[in-house]
Amino acid sequence: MLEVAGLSVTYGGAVQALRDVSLRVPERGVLTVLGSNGAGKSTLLRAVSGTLDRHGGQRDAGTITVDGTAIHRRDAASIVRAGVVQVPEGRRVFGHLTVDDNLRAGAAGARSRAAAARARSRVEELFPILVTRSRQRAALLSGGEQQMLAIGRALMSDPRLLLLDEPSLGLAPLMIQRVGEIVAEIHRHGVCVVLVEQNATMALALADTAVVLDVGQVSLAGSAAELAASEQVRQLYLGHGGPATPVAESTPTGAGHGARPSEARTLTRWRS
Ligand SMILES: Nc1ncnc2c1ncn2[C@@H]1O[C@H](COP(=O)(O)OP(=O)(O)OP(=O)(O)O)[C@@H](O)[C@H]1O
Repeated sequence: MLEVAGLSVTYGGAVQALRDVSLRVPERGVLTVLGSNGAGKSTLLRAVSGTLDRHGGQRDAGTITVDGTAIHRRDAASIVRAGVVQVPEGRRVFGHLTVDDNLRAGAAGARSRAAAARARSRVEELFPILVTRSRQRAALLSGGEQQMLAIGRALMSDPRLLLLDEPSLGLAPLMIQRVGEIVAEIHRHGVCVVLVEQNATMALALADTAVVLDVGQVSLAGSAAELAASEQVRQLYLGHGGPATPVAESTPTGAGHGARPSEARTLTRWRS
């Protein structure tokens, strides 16, 4: 569904944030992107959503296609119309607007009125709290509720591919679990997801495939189970070494993959 090939990005013509990055997300797939601070995860999402220029970044090389159609020369609004929507890091909602107005703003990118109406009822089903709080100013919501609103607003344009940048950042454990359930639910509705997450346990449990970015380059890529079993990922992102444990058991949804050490053999190592 999404294919990124040979993508290189710089900021201000000087800072090389991505170098020759290639990856793909199949139809109905969930891809998790791991990497330490400054590895280029947000830059990757910005490049796909066409928002690099807002941050002083530019694509120097590479292509980005969605269902075979090149989107890398399109502007952000046209990429939303192509069905690709990003929820940026830091749950940026319009604080001075009501919850309802925030959701209406998200519907601006919908392909038709019927699609917007369908999306609205799906968002209300997924986030009943947003119905209860519909007339409240967004700034008055809790952090977790604001994250729900940010995701709900993105879903209002009925996307086919959702780009989520650290949705669990700064949230309490119960809310992180809820975010995981919501991502799984969105996926069940047939939406492709690219998930950037510090919470690697949750992110790998939700994903089909995963990549690790290391100083702007893909250092590891494979199935989520393969990465969960890899020693490098376990030490750097899962916080422990030793024998692998099935990631799926730790998820609220059970929508994950058991990680068996033998599966690590097929892991694609792009760089040593
Ligand atoms: N607007 C910007 N202007 C200049 N340099 C930037 C800008 N945004 C990011 N960078 C640089 O690009 C590189 C990749 O940053 P990016 O934010 O994509 O990484 P990240 O993996 O998302 O990190 P984090 O987890 O800290 O958000 C870093 O060296 C960063 O300092």
